[in-house]
Parts: sequence; C-alpha cells; structure tokens
Amino acid sequence: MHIFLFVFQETHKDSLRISFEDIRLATQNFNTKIGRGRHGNVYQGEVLGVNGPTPIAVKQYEENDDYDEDGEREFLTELEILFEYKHENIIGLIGYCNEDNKKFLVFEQAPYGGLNFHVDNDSLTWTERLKIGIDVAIGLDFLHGGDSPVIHRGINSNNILLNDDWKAKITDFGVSLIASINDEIDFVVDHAYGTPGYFDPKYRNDGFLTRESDIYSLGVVLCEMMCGRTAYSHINKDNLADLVKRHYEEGKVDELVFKGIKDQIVPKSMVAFLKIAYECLYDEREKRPKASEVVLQLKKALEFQEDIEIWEAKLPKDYKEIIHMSKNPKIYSNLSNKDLCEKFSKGILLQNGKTCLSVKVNGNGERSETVSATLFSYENNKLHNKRISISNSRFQRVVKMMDISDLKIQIKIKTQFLSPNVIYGAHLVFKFCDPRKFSSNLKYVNLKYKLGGEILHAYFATCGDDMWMMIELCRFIPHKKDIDFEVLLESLSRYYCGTGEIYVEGIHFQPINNTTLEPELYEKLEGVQEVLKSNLDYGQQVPVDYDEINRLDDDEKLLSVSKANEKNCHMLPAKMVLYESSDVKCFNWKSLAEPESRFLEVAELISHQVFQIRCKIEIQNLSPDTDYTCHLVFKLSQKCHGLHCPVRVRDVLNRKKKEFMFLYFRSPRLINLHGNEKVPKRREDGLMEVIMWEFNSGNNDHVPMSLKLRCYEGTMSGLIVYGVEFRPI
Ligand SMILES: Nc1ncnc2c1ncn2[C@@H]1O[C@H](COP(=O)(O)OP(=O)(O)OP(=O)(O)O)[C@@H](O)[C@H]1O
Repeated sequence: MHIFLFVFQETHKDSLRISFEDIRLATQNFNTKIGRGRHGNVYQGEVLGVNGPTPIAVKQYEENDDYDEDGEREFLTELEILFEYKHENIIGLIGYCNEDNKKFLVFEQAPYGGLNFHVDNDSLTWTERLKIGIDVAIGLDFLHGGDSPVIHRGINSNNILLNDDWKAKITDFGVSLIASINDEIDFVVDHAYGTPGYFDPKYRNDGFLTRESDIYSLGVVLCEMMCGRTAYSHINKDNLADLVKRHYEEGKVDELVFKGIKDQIVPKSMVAFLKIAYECLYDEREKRPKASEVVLQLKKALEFQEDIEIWEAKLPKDYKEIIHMSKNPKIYSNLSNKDLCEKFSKGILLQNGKTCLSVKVNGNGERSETVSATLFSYENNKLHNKRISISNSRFQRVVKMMDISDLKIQIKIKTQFLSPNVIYGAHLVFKFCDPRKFSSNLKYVNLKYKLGGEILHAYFATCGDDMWMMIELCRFIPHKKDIDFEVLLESLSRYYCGTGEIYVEGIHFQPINNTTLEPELYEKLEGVQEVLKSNLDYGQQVPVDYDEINRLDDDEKLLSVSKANEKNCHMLPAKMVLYESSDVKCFNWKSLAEPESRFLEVAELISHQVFQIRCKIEIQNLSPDTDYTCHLVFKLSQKCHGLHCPVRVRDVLNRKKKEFMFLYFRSPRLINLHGNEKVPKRREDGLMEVIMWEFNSGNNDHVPMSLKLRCYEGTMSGLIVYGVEFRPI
C-alpha cells in the first residue's frame, strides 16, 4: 500500500471556501476558544444554515515559528480527507479558509467536546459508553473499508468528539494516510507517529503501518471508557493497555473497572466487551479483529446490557409462572428477555393451547386473552360445524360454521389472566371462509346474541390486516383475574354477510384504550363482573345556538343567525325535503296544532325500509363557502317499536364515495358506536335531531342534496320527520 500524494486541488473544493472576514464574523473575532491542538486554537462560532443558526468549531492552523511544512501538509491532508470521506461518525466539514496564509478548517460543532473530558464522569452510563465504542468502530470500519482506505493514526479519546446526544464523531485527520487498495502489501513504511498511550507497539518498533494500528488505539479507548481514566496523563504515566491486559490475563480486571459505573454493568455485557477490547490489544497485529468485528462484538455487549436494563423490566412480573403454565416451557428457556418480550406481545399459548395470553410490553403491561372456539359448545347439528386447522390463527384449530343464520354457539368460559380494574371489551373473533375485501374496515354484520338474560345486537365488525374480524359484545371491568363469561351467539345477518361460511377463532378480551367513560356507566350483571349499561343516556339537551327565527317569504323556510359564529342557520320543513314518488305512498302528513312549533306540517313514515331526501338548498339562505352540518329533526311516535339498528345514509350524488355512513334514531349501545357521532340528541324544543350529512355551501346558487336512508332491520314506521336544519360548523 502506498501513500497517496496529496495534489491538493482547491478548485473542486471552491464551494467550501470561506473568506477570513466571514470566519472572523462567525467567531465574533475569535472570541471563544474551545480547545487547543498542536497547530493552534479551536474557536466556537455560528453560521446561518438551512435550518437556522448552526454552531461551528473553527480550527486554526497558526503560522508561527513552529509552523513548518508539517502544518501545511496536515492542513491539506485533513481538508482532503474530510472533503472526501463523509459519514455520520466522522466530524462534518463545513468549509475552509486558505487566504493570505491564514488557514482554518470549519467543522460542525460537537457540543460535548472530546471523550477525554467524560471518561471519568459517572453520569456517562455503561450503555452510553458501549454506544460510543460502537460509533467509533463504525467510523473506523468506514475509513478502513473503502477502495482507498484511510488509516487514521491518531485515534485517542481527544479525537473522539461527542454530540449532544452522545453520538461519537472521529476527528483530527492531519496525520492520517490514504492508501490504494490495489497494492498487494497491506502496510506502508513510514516515520512512526502516534500518541503516547495509544501507540501500537508493533508499529512503533517496525514502522509498518496497517489498519490494525488504529484497532490497537481503539482498544485503548475502550479501556479508557471501562476504567474511567485516560490512557496517558501527567498523573497516569503507566500504560493503560498493558495494565488492562495483565489484569485480564490474571482474571482481575474487576479491580480496574470505574467505580462510578461498576454497579450498572451486566456481567455478560462486561465479558463480551472485555474479550473484544483485549483482542484489539494483541501484540500480533494479524490476531487483532477488523473494525467490523469490533462493531459486532460491542453490539453484542450492548444487547446483553439492554436485555437486562430495558427488556427484563418490560416482562410481566409473573412471566416465569406464565411460561411454566405454557404447553412447552422449554422453548422459552434459552430466549433473551427481548425475544421473550416479543413472544409475550405476540401471545403465548397456555392451557393446552386453548388460551392465548398476550401482554403489552411497551405500555403498562395490560393483558389480552383469547379463548379458543374449540372450547365452546355447539348446540346445532354436528354437520353444521367442523374443527379445522388454518394458517394465520393463534390456535391450532378453529371452528368452521356452515350456517351463519343459525349459529347457536354457547360460550361458557373463565378468563384467567386479565388485568384487574381495566376496562375490557369482549370480542368474537371470526373470519369469512372466502376471502373478501371490504371498502372500509367497519363491516355491517348484525350479530344477535344473548348476554346476561338480554337479547342484544352488535351491528359492526372491525376488520384487521389479517382479515380476522372482531365484533365487540360488551365491556366490563374485572376485579380479579378470573371471571366467568357466558354468552349465546345466535345469528349473523345473512342478508349482509351473505350465505358465506365463517371460521370462528374464539373470544378475545382486550383492554379498551382512551376510554373516557365514567365508572357510573357500569352496572353489575351476572356472569361478568361489571357490564356496561345497554344504552347511552340521551345526555344533555342541545342548546339553541341562534337568536330569533325569521320566516322567509313563503312562510315555510326559516332563517336564523348562529350565535357562535354569526353565520346563517337555515331550516326547511319536511314538505320541502322529503321525496315521495307518485306511485308509492311513504308518509302520512299531519298538520301541527302546537303553535310554538317552527314546522307547520310533519310526515310520519309508514312501513317502509327506505325514504329519500332531496332538495336544492339556496345559497342565499346560507353563508357562502362555509362548512355545514345537516340535521334531520324528528320524533319517534308512541307506536314506533323499531329503529334500534343503524340506518344507512347514502349520498346519491356522490356515488364514488363507497364508504357508507350510518346514523342512529335511538341511542346505540356503546359497543355499536365505533366513533360514530351521528347519534340522536334531544333538543330544547322537545324534538330530536341527528346529523345526517355534511357539506360546504360553496359559491354557486344552490347546493343539491339527495340522500337515501335505509333501515337494515324492520321498517321505519313511526318516524316523524319535522324537517332539516343546516347549521354552520
Ligand atoms: N468540531 C469540534 N467541536 C467541538 N470541539 C472541538 C471540535 N474540534 C476540536 N474541538 C476541541 O478542540 C480540541 C483540539 O482539537 P484539535 O483537533 O485541534 O487538536 P487535537 O485533538 O489536540 O489534535 P492535534 O493537536 O493532534 O492536532 C479537541 O480536543 C476538542 O476538545
């Protein structure tokens, strides 16, 4: 390997040229000195970068009596290398000045300065020290690895700079050498150069420089970080590398470990670290590891450290007992804590593989539990269900149901592992046997089931990435780990789920996050500890947000101004919005006797599943370019017994919108909400209202509205429509 002759070509570095005047301004006339090297001071400064003011370090190459050819050469070498070799673990070059013999290199500033200032700082943890070691080894691997490898020749703790996140950056390339890879011999003959304490003894003796000399120096830096002292100082004139090697060979390194961090070091991490540090210091350079190997071994030492420091703490306290209960505890015995955490978060099979427990290792350790469908009893003819094995299931077997309209699945199970005092949702987990794609992750399924003596409906299933679907059945708070859960699943809506067969995986108990429910909303039911009340309360009344209502010319349209934002509110009576085809009678019209009502005539729906709303909203009655909500104002007559299920709203004029919207005319059970805000609200005038549509008024003459409302189960008989209100958001 030969030394590259530096034919310094300033032209291609012109973009980095900085004038002396700019350097003077950036350092405020060399106001703050942050270090000193052999050739001069290092000053702090600031330049304006793309992301605002950027702190810089300005290294001066002084021209004084001592400044000789060496100074000139080192300036050019450092400039050349930093210009060509860019890496996150090499200090970044921002620019240079070479003007009238004024020579400066401008670097990114490493706010924590040299590692030498921190080795005896006990707040620099073992983990951080390992990461610094890894960074330096990565930087060296980069320098040593390319087509033209660089031998640094000056690796020591002064030349390892630290960013404010303790990221390490190698600096000071003045005496470095670039070698050509094509050469057969992997060394150069050179005047031996090095820093006392870090100097490869082999190179010092024979003058043959190879990459392994840097590895030796790296080994010394690793020892410094372990021992909490620098390799060479006025106080410590002994050779740290020799000291560590001797102690290592005698099995007494423990005596040298820095007391400030000794207690935090995980023994396995120390063993791995010591081994690689020792190997770096071998006298025989052929035995020393490559930088990439140092990276690998230090990463192992870090893994051992973090496995205890981070991952052990994340495991559930009773993890050993849980593993003991698993089907095959042996498979967990050699796993690291990190791998165990992964197993726990994916789920561990317990109780003969019939229960799957998963623990959230990144949160507060909440547990989810799934009980296999093979534990349920199937009252129907055996021909209607089969236990089969499918891929992508937590369990070995799932149950295939042939007739979804007549499920009759009796579930009587005991949970074993739930976290007490957490709100849980109990879900049926199933999937359609024929793979289907849904336009939204919410699918209307209408599961009918019996829980706590009540017949209930869960209308929607959510679909996960793996096509398993979950239907929430109820919410409860367990006060102990094991609770009895009993439910009879009756049917899924054949009309909307098709005649398709399903695989049932089990019942999944999962903590409900971000719930703002007050404890009063829970009531006791048999079987489970506490179950959410079936229905939401109608809650507070909607306050009237507008002042006086004005009747427009034809006495039917109403107009008002919102108190909140002074924009127009607009109301249209049922007569003007309900669409009635000439051949099918949909409504009974009634005039209102109550003089206080703003609507004069209302429509009561007769036995139909669908009705339509169509009108042109005149923009003159709205505020332009404003977002509006459209509320249907209604009442349910005494005779109305239906309308418990969600009603689908289709925006007929927006056919591209595949996602259906649903609204409720009666307040749904919480589990049926799924974030849907289109629920009825009681108004101060005694009527009810529900948001049906949202739109922007734009700037045209009118906004067309055409909505089709369809009830999925039963009819809408007894729904009395008063009109619609458009309110600015
Ligand atoms: N980019 C920088 N950010 C922060 N501090 C720096 C930076 N560059 C240098 N320093 C500080 O200035 C000191 C001197 O740096 P410099 O590279 O000139 O000298 P050195 O490391 O002593 O090397 P030598 O004398 O062998 O050239 C460093 O030890 C460090 O504390």
